[in-house]
Amino acid sequence: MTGPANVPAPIPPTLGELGRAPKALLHDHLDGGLRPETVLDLAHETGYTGLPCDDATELAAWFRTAADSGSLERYLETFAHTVAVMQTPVGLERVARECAVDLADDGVVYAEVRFAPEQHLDAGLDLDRVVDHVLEGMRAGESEARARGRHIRVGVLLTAMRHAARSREIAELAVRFRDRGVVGFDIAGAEAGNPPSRHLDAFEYMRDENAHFTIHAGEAFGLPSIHEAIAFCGTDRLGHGVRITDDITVAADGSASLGRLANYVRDKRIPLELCPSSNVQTGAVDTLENHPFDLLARLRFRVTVNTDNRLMSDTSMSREMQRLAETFGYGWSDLERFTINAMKSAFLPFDERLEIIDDVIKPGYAVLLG
Ligand SMILES: O=c1[nH]cnc2c1ncn2[C@@H]1O[C@H](CO)[C@@H](O)[C@H]1O
Ligand SMILES: [Zn+2]
Repeated sequence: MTGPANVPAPIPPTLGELGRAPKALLHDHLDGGLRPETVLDLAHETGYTGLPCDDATELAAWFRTAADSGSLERYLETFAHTVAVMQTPVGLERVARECAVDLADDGVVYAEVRFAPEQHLDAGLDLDRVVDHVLEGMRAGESEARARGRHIRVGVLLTAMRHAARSREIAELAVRFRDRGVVGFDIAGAEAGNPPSRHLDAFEYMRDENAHFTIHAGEAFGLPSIHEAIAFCGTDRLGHGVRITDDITVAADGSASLGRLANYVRDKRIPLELCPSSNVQTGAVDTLENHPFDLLARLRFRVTVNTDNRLMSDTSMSREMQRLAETFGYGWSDLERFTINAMKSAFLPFDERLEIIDDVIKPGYAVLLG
C-alpha cells in the first residue's frame, strides 16, 4: 500500500511468485470461467452452432472484447454462449472439474464458485441433477489437483437470476445441498430495475435456516441497492459493492468522510467482493487507476480480491492481484491481508476458516515475506 513519501514502494510481485502465493476467492462464476477450448469442444459435441468463431484464440479475444462493453447488460449477453454449452451432465461435470483444476493451478487454496442452476435445464435436467453434476465435477477437479500436489477446497454458491422468479426455489435447493458442497446462495443478473427486495422471501428463508448468502449489489446501481441488500435482506456479504463510494467524500487533502451507510458497512465488517477487471469492463468504474479498491483498503473496509469471470476478463486470481499491485504499489503484506479478509468471510464453519488461515495462508506468505 502506498506508504509515506520516503519509504520506497515494494517491488511488485511477479506473476510466477503470485501463482505460488495461497489465495482465497469468494466471487467467481462457473459459467464465466470456461476454457475457450472447452467452449468449442462442448459446442461441437452438443451441436450448438451459435458461437461467433471456431478457433480458441479468436474465441478468447471475442469474449474479452464483447464483455468490454461498458454496460452490465451487454456484458451479460456473452453468457448466452457459455450457458448454451453447459446443459448436459458431461458439459457440467467437465466445466466444474476444469474450474477446480485451473484455480488450484493458479494457487487458489479456497474458492467459492457460483452458478445459476435455473439456466441449465434446457436439455431436460432438473435442478437437483444440475447441482449433482457440478458438485461431482468439483470433487473430481479437487482430486485431480491433489494428485499433482495442489490442494484446493471448492464450495459452491447457488445463484438465482434477479429478473426471474425462482429465487425461493433456488434458496431451498441451496439448503437441500448444504451438507454436500453447497455453502451459500446469491442473486445475480441485471441490477437496475431488479432490486434485491424483490427476492425477500428467499433471503428470509435462508435466514430462517441459519444459512449464508451474498447479494450482487452496488455494481450497476448505487446506494439504494446496497441499502436494501443489507437493511431489508440481511446479506452476509456484498457482491462488488464498489458503489459504496457514493457514500464517501474525499477532500482535496485526501481525508475521507463516510456517510451512515458506508460507516455501517465498515463497522459491521461486511465483506466487499471486489472484482477490479470486471468493474472496468461493465463500466462500474472507468479505469483500474480510478478503482476505489485502494481507497476502500486504506479506509480499512473488509476488501477482498476476486475474478468474477475469468473468461470474459481474460484473468485469474494471480493476474487480478498483479494488476492491483502494479497500480497501487501493494506488497506481500497487503496481499496477505486481502487473502485473510477473504478467508475470514468465507461461508465455511469458523474453525475450518481458521485452519486454512493458520495452516496454509500465513505459512505461505511467511515464505514470500522472507
Ligand atoms: O458481475 C456480474 N453481475 C451480475 N451478474 C453477473 C455478473 N457476472 C455474471 N453474472 C450472471 O450470473 C449468472 C450466473 O453465474 C451468469 O449467467 C450471468 O448472467
Ligand atoms: Zn459476479
